[in-house]
Amino acid sequence: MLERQQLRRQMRQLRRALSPATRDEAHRQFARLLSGTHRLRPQQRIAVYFAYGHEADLRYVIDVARRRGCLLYLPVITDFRHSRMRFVRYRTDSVMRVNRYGIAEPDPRHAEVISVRRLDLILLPLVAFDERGWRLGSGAGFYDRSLHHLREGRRWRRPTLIGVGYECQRVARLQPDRWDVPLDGIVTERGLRWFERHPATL
Ligand SMILES: Nc1nc2c(c(=O)[nH]1)N(C=O)[C@@H](CNc1ccc(C(=O)N[C@@H](CCC(=O)O)C(=O)O)cc1)CN2
Ligand SMILES: Nc1ncnc2c1ncn2[C@@H]1O[C@H](COP(=O)(O)OP(=O)(O)OP(=O)(O)O)[C@@H](O)[C@H]1O
Repeated sequence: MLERQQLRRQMRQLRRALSPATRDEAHRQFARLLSGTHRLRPQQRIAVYFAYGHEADLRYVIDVARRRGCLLYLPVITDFRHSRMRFVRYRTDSVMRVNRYGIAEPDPRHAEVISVRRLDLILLPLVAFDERGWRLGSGAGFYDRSLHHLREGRRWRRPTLIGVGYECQRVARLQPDRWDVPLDGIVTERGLRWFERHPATL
């Protein structure tokens, strides 16, 4: 646990050290790489996020997804104390509010709240990731909690989970916790890499 905290701090530091130009080029690269997967098709339901701090930024991905007619969703904190979030439809004219981290989110009282299983693709921010598709996130467990139920029962078909981060956030091996949900893929400025969904990990 302490190790995870330390690693999180270290990886955030590495991320912060990237130059604005490197960062921007990486953000454009995410859009190019994801465009090439045929995942950004009309009517696909895709959960994105608004970059917080120095998180890998999806602005160009959001631009492409919009142009292609994808339906976009953003995470919205619904219960801060218990680290609960839901995914809410996001349009250019959405009524927005700001959560306690200062991240803009669509107001769930004015927009469609969708269940995780109806999403086709979720793009998740990474603090660190390993060769097998395990991830370290913000540390509050919001994504883990909202995706945990996918591990119950048979393998899920939807949604596909793709982590987004910079190459410098790669580590050799993360020790997954009981509640961690393995990623289907990871996109960095170097490329998009897919993982097998290994039965033993589900
Ligand atoms: N862009 C984005 N939106 C998101 C998430 C996310 O990880 N990224 N979330 C998914 O979880 C939820 C917000 N979760 C968060 C959980 C913890 C911290 C946090 O601990 N921040 C610290 C330190 C940050 C730092 O070191 O830079 C802080 O604000 O003090 C922030 C957001 C919902 N929206
Ligand atoms: N499904 C769950 N059930 C119970 N507790 C959970 C669950 N998921 C996460 N947690 C709790 O949340 C805390 C943070 O989890 P973890 O360190 O895996 O977060 P993370 O993956 O970095 O964050 P996130 O999922 O928000 O990106 C853990 O200490 C754990 O107590």
